[in-house]
Amino acid sequence: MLLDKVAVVVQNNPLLTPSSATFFGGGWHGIAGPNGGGKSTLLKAIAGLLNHRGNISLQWPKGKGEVGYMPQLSPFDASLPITVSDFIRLHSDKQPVWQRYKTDPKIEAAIEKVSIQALLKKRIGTLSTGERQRVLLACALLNEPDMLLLDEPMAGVDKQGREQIIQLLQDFKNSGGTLIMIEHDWQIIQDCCDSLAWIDGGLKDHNAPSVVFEQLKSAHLSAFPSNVTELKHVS
Ligand SMILES: Nc1ncnc2c1ncn2[C@@H]1O[C@H](COP(=O)(O)OP(=O)(O)OP(=O)(O)O)[C@@H](O)[C@H]1O
Repeated sequence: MLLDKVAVVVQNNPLLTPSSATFFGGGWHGIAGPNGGGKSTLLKAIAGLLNHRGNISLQWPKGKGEVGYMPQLSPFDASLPITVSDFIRLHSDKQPVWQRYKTDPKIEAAIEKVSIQALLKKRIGTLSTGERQRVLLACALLNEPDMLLLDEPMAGVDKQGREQIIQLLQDFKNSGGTLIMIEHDWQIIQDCCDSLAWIDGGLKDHNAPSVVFEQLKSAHLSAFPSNVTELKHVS
């Protein structure tokens, strides 16, 4: 994926200054930066949910060009009369929600991948944070995407849940998928990501995570995590 001077302006407000970068296919790419820096804005622009200036081009040597998007976690109204099963089917453009008596192998596969079989009859608004994250991830996986755009997929998820999601995303990568993931946890970035884009009003750095880390450290940026003293080399 090539970003060529991609910028987002909303009502004359520059949310993202012109940013250019290349994200190679089959890679796991992290996006990090301070709160309000424009990370979600960039991801939404890539997903086609926000108008942008400049060009975003995607090349798909093998796949169908499907993109799955997992938005940032937001609470659902507890009184919403929608079950997890309905919610997932609403996200499938292949099958109308009223056809619930028919099984769709793609929906079944996504549900199984994130292990939410036990949640299907629960109301979406009653789920815990970690459960909601897994449901949103199932929706992103529905159309068997070649690329996943993930806005903090591990936020609010406990250690065991994180390990499950990381394994799932690792499997997605191993099968040839490309990941673009907003993440605040340096340990996860260090362990998982091939590259890291640092967004602070625009793209300020795009490099191996350890290189970005060292540059941030030497620049004494306020967003630098004081509890982290070193990054091991990414294998
Ligand atoms: N539709 C919009 N209209 C106006 N301003 C917006 C809009 N969407 C986002 N913003 C503003 O743009 C800035 C960047 O927001 P964005 O959500 O992209 O940041 P972020 O880096 O993802 O932050 P966080 O880490 O807190 O999630 C923020 O100041 C936000 O208030």
